Parts: sequence; structure tokens; C-alpha cells
Amino acid sequence: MISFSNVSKRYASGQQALANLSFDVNAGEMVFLTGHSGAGKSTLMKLVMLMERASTGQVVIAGRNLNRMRTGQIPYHRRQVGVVFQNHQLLFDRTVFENVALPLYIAGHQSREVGRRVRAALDKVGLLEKEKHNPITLSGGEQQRVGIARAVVNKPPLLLADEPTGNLDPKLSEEIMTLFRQFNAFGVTVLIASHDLALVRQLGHRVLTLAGGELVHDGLLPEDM
Ligand SMILES: Nc1ncnc2c1ncn2[C@@H]1O[C@H](COP(=O)(O)OP(=O)(O)OP(=O)(O)O)[C@@H](O)[C@H]1O
Repeated sequence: MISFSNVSKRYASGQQALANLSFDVNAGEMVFLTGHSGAGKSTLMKLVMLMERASTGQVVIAGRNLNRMRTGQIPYHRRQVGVVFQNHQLLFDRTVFENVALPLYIAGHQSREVGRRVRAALDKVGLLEKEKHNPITLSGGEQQRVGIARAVVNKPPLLLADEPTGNLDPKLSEEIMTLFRQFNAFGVTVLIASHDLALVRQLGHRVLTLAGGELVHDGLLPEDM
């Protein structure tokens, strides 16, 4: 599902964010991405969603070589990749329903289909009864759930999350991770960047660790990391 071959990324500023990175994530896997601040986690995510392009090397997502993807194909690619951000990036002048519906309206779906899909997504994250609320009236954990519903409403085969529990307490963090595991159990490939090593270790999935833009660990997290 995700294939990086000898990928390097140097920003226009000259900053080298990723160096000769190679790894594969198979369809149906759930993988964590860890590393200190500045290690390159967000840059890796940006390459997957084509917000940035690799300087050298090859990125292949769901069988598509992103190096060769033309600008006109990017919207289609983005619909294959659901993205959850730490700060949710919700619109506070719209209802919960409207926030989740946004990607479907952009993709040109009819309103009946939008209603059906939005309610299915809200149901999966346990927020069906809050569809008419303004997200500002929801708790941090609930807001993150709205962000997750919006990311999965297109039914993308790949779900990325950049520090999705960064602002949440341990109990809420676990609940959010449980949601990701449920989507993964239904076949969605999941890649989550997280600083929370204790939680990551407890969940027992494969972990990719970056340091200075290089891959320094790939596998279960040992006790001493
Ligand atoms: N748009 C940009 N222009 C120039 N340099 C950048 C840009 N984005 C990131 N960098 C640099 O690239 C390196 C990797 O940054 P990146 O944001 O990928 O790290 P990260 O592991 O996600 O860090 P954090 O955990 O703090 O989000 C850093 O040195 C950063 O300063």
C-alpha cells in the first residue's frame, strides 16, 4: 500500500528532512511512526498525501507512482488517503454534519448519498446524536472523533494520522487508538505518527522509528526504546 524506495527530501531552504528512506507497508497493516521532533515524521506523511514531493527516490501508494502523478490527478489521489490531524482542523462555523460532509460535497456526491455516508461515519465514531451540534461545543476527544469521521467518510483504503492523540489525556488517547484499530480490523491500512511511546508499546503494532530523517528501527518497540 505504501512503498518508499531510497527516498530523500530536501526542502528549498536546504534542510534535509528525509535521507535515503526505504520501507513497505502492506495493505491491511497498522503501523506507528515515531521519532523525536524534527525527525521527519510529518514530512513522510506529506509525501504520502502529495503535499510535498520527494527530492530523490520513489514513492508508490496503492500501486501508483507519485513521482509520475500529474497535478490533475492529485485530487483523486487525496480521496484515497484519509488524514487526521492533531488539531482536528474543523470548521467552527459549520455543524458536525457539515464538517464530515465536506469531502463528499467536494467529490460531487448527491445530497442523499452524502446524508447516508455522513451518518454511517458518525455512527462508527459514536457521534450520531451530535450531528447538529457546532464542534466548538464538543470536548477535545469528541472533536477528534469528528476529525476521524471526516477522514473516513470517503472510505479511503489508507488512513494517516499525525499525532492524533497529542492533546488528549491517556484514557481518551486509548479510545481514539481503539477507533483506529476498528477501522484497521475492517481492512483499512493505518499509519499513525505518535510521540506517545508508552501507548504505542502497549498496542503492540509494527513501529517505524526515524532519527534525523533516517529509518533507525522497524518492528515491535523494544522495552528500552
Ligand atoms: N516546509 C519546510 N521547509 C523547510 N524545512 C522544513 C519544512 N518542513 C519541515 N522542515 C524541516 O525538516 C525537518 C523534519 O521536519 P518534520 O516536520 O518532518 O519532523 P517531525 O518528525 O514531524 O517533527 P514534529 O514531531 O516536531 O512534528 C526539520 O528539520 C524541519 O525543520
